[in-house]
Formats: sequence, C-alpha cells, structure tokens
Amino acid sequence: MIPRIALTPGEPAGIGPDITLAIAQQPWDAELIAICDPDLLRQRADMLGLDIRIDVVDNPQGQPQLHRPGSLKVYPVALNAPCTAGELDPANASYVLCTLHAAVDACLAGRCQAMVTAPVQKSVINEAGIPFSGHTELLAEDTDSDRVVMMLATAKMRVALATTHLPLKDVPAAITPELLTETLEILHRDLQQKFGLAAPRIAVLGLNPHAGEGGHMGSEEIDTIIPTLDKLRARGMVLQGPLPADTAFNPKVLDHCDAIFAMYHDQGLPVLKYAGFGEAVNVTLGLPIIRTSVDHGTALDLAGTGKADASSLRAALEMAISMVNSDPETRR
Ligand SMILES: NC(=O)C1=CN([C@@H]2O[C@H](COP(=O)(O)OP(=O)(O)OC[C@H]3O[C@@H](n4cnc5c(N)ncnc54)[C@H](O)[C@@H]3O)[C@@H](O)[C@H]2O)C=CC1
Ligand SMILES: NCC(=O)COP(=O)(O)O
Repeated sequence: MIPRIALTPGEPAGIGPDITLAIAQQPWDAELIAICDPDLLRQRADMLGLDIRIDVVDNPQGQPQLHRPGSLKVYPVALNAPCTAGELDPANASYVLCTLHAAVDACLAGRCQAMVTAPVQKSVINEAGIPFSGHTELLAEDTDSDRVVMMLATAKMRVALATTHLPLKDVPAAITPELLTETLEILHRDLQQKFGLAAPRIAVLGLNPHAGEGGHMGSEEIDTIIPTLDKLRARGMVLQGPLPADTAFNPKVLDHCDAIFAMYHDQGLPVLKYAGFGEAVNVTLGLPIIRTSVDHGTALDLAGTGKADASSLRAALEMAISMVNSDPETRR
C-alpha cells in the first residue's frame, strides 16, 4: 500500500513553506498531503519562482495515490493573519498548532500513516500566550503518551535525549531512576521495532563533567545513573556508561554503539549537528504514530530567498516512508 504522509510546513514566516515546496518537485513513493494554508504556499511559490499546482483536498480518505512532482495536495487550514516571509506574527501561532493537531488526528485515525514536520518558532507561540515547548511535547500530549524520546539521527550517528526542552537548571532534578528507565526502555524498544536492531547497543553519557569524576564533580552518576543502568543491564539491555560526554563522541565508542543517550538537549545535539547539520532527522520515539522532522529551525533570514536547503526535510520524509513500510501496524 502507498503510504499517505501528512506534512506540516510549520511557522509560516520561516523556511518551512519553501522546503515543503522544494520537496514537492520530486517523485515520492508516497502520497503527500500538506496541512496548511494553500494561499501561503501559492504566495511563497511566486516569491521563489516555482511553478507548482496546489490541489486543495478534503480530509484524505480512500486509496492513496503516488505524489506527482510539481503538484502538492493541501488539506486547508486558514492563516489567521496575512504572512510576510521572515516576519513573525503571534496572530498565526494558533494556526501553526491547528496544523499540528490536524496531522496528529489524521495519523491517529489511520487516514495518514506518518507525519513529517517542518520547524516551528517556539518563541512566537509563547508570545501569543500559548505555553509551548516543542512538537515533541505537543505530540506526547495529543496522543496521551506519558513518556516520549527525542532522537536525532544521521547515517552515522544517533543521539537520543533523556530530557528535551528543559531549562538547564531543572535538568539534574529531572534525572530520576523512573525517567532514565522509561526513556531507555522506549529507546531500546524503538531501536528494535522501528530500526530493525535486534540487540541495540546504547552508550549512556554522564550528567556531570567527566561523568562525575568518581563523585568528586557531582553525585548523580553514583546516586542515580549507575544503579539504574545496572538494573537495566540485569534485564538484558546492552548499555555502556555512564561515559564522560566530552570524550564519548569518538570512533572507539561510536563504532560500537547504535545510539548515544545524552542527559540533556545541548549535551548531545550540538555534536550531532556539527557532524551532520542539514542531513539529520529528528524522530519522536514512544508515540503511537510515526513522526519525523528536520534538524534545523525556522531560518527566518532565508524565508522566501530560495537559499533554504531542503535536505533535512527530504531525509525526514525518506525516514518516515521507510518506517511506515517496515512497520506492518501502520500499513493499514
Ligand atoms: N523542529 C523544530 O521545530 C525546530 C525549531 N527550531 C526553532 O527555530 C527557531 C530558530 O532557531 P535557530 O536556533 O536560529 O536555528 P535555525 O536552524 O533556524 O538557524 C541557524 C542557522 O542555520 C541556517 N539554516 C537553518 N536551516 C537551514 C536550511 N534548511 N538551509 C540553509 N540554512 C539553514 C540559518 O539561516 C541560520 O544561519 C527557534 O524558534 C527554534 O525554537 C529549532 C530547531 C528545531
Ligand atoms: N533541537 C531540536 C528541536 O528542538 C526540535 O524540537 P521539536 O519541535 O521537534 O520538539
């Protein structure tokens, strides 16, 4: 069966519409349904000098049809206010969230088999008075998932996170045995089920410099991380660590593990993005639906200029299609 994929272009003033239009120019072994304002795409296509046919569709039902390059099916959600490329407007914050909720609904109802998201501007949603940390947290809430895991992947490296969009000062208290157990279980299970790794090898980073230097530079490793890893090892998980984060990203570790598990967002992601910015995919593990995304932000400076690179969105769509095709549950 041809997968039907929901695409959300994200922040309308950012490069999301540009890269959505870019990937619509090529063939895909899937049906693509962008969930957004069709006039936004038409205006952005005019700015970019792209010739594209926008086909407005009802909530997708029935047999999916292969994507036709140079056209794009759009399930319409109207902007709240006119959008100028590069200029944020809090008036459109609820529009962005509507597109995400519609994509989740379509996946939960089985009308779409995966959702692929372009970046949102987290700040402008908060400025509109709507508390918002990221897609990851919104998707957990929309799907009633108690715990999810953010993982970014390139061809050479996967980095998963114990905590996601948390102020740094709140991270140590969040690193509890429960959180580590549940996030590592999700990572382990999804590496098996969604990435075909029979016995995933996970390298776990410490929280403190030098993984606590034997308790002289912090106690979370001794108090929480080591005992939790020991319990999970006793249940059969292949876990290294806790490793010092500053020396863990070297071939001796990377060549012998399937994923690095970092304690917080900026411990793991800068290394991965340095190694592969523009080609990495952000995938949310632990959801009842498939969701992948880009590795970059809204790049307001590039919106409407034609300089935005669509490689990460392309990779995210490729990964989503591959995950659907390898998971019989989603191929309804
Ligand atoms: N998945 C998501 O929704 C994500 C959203 N963001 C949001 O994006 C906003 C801006 O974040 P920044 O940290 O400024 O990162 P950014 O990724 O938007 O920009 C960083 C630099 O990379 C360039 N860049 C980014 N994507 C590019 C692309 N596809 N092609 C060419 N150049 C590109 C930009 O022009 C800029 O120079 C923030 O509100 C942040 O929350 C950030 C990361 C992921
Ligand atoms: N750095 C990746 C990132 O922040 C993306 O977050 P999300 O919006 O996918 O939850």
